[in-house]
Amino acid sequence: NDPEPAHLSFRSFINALRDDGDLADIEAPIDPNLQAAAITRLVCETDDKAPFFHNIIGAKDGLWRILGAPGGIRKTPGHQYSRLARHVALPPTASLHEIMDKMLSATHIPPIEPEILATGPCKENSIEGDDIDLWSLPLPQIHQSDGGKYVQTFGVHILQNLDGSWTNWSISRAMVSDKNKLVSLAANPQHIRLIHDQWAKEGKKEIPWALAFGVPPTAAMAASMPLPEGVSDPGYVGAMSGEAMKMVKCDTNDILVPANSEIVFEGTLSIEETAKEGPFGEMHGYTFPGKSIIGNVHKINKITYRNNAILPISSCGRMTDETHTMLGVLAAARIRQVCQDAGLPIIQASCPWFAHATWTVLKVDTTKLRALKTSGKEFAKKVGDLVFNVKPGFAMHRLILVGEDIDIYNDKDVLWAFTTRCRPNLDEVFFEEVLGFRLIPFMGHGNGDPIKGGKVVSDALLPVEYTTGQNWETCNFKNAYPKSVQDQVLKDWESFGFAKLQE
Ligand SMILES: CC1=C(C(=O)O)[C@@H]2CC(C)(C)c3c(C)c(C)cc4c3N2[C@@]12C(=O)NC(=O)N=C2N4C[C@H](O)[C@H](O)[C@H](O)COP(=O)(O)O
Ligand SMILES: [K+]
Repeated sequence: NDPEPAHLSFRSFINALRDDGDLADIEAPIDPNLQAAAITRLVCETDDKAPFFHNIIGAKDGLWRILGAPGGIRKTPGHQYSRLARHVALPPTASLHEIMDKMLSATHIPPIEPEILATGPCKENSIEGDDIDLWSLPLPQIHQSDGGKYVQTFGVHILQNLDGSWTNWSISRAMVSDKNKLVSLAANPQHIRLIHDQWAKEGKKEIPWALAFGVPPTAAMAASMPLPEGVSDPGYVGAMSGEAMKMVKCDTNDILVPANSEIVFEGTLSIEETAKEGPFGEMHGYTFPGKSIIGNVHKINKITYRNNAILPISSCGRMTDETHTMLGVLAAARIRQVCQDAGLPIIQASCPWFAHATWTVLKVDTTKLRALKTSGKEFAKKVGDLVFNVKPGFAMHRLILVGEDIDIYNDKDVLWAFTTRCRPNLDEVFFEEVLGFRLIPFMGHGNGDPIKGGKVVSDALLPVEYTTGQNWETCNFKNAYPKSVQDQVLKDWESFGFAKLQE
């Protein structure tokens, strides 16, 4: 057991899940080839407990046990987001808005730089140089049609810009391409791509790199969030959690990794060496078998790891997994921040699971909106021009604007507003000149340019919300009857034979 709390230690996090009744300890022997990921996939599709595989077939010398669905959601009412809440030291009853607020909380405060320790648990064991043979490890096969063994679906890539003034953490998939090599996907505008190109421009051949698995959960959340360029994740997380991240230096380069990481791959990201990457079962729920692209090669010079190390995996695909609950939610959080920093009257943002992180719903403060004396067309264009031209917006292809009466974390509310208040075309502003996200099938496998356009701001605010405010009465139980009638109905409800109402 680690001394650190759950948000600062992966092992404490797992113990916290067990205490929450949100962990399935599986002692039966489980095959890393498909079986572990298939169990994890069904967990994601049924919102069940995080699976912790203690007995992975082929594991040896402490490599490895596997934890699935680290960022999944639960069906337990009032605790749906407790696994995410545990990542950021919030109570298990925290709402998505509170979790997003916490992740944004260090936006305008100074970083707390990491503390560098001489050693740490991640240094308990090591494999070096020619002894590294990834093929001998119990590599997970996440989906049957993946182009390779995606050992990397929840580790954190760590890279620095040229002068070391910026340390970037990010999650990007990577599959094994050789006994000591991985190949990853990180396309424009991701920071791995940006840093790679910076070093390439200076004529460098390789970039010091580390990939840390089983890092402090708050670090995994920051790695999944599009922080502004130049904002170092370690310092941001330090400011967020109010204390310096405990780091250790890699043995074979100067990259710092969290001291209690479960497993660390130390090495270099090649500037020139590329390899076939993919296909992979991706965040939108599709695999296109046989369709690989070109990825960057990472060479591993040393592996260090804890006793009885644990490999986290994300078995991503159709809702709901970490590519929706973290990638989507945290991009939406940053979109809200960007809008607020630009002075737009946006008070909340959400990323509904059914939209597979391609939609962001923005709740507007319509009192402030009316003070702008603007029109829907003009406001929608303003929001789109901002969001679709900043990095947090790159994966989103529809923004929906709604008023205060909509609970944007409730799918029925979102769809009711969208289907009844947004007139197709007239109330929508389309963007065909902005960066598009190739991974969405209607882009990469669609009719138009795979990386340009295809975006829209759908204004689901009625014109009256821009001028004098809501002029309708919502026709539902809570709004179409006097309080006295509602109270009488609720008082009699179960005695009339109806089922107990959920709160
Ligand atoms: C799009 C991605 C994936 C996919 O769909 O296959 C793949 C799946 C996995 C590994 C499960 C996955 C998980 C579990 C999480 C939580 C996030 C991602 C991914 N993978 C991808 C990837 O392979 N390539 C990519 O460019 N971005 C990915 N992100 C999103 C990034 O982490 C996010 O955009 C960060 O903001 C990036 O950091 P900065 O550059 O902003 O500093
Ligand atoms: K990041």
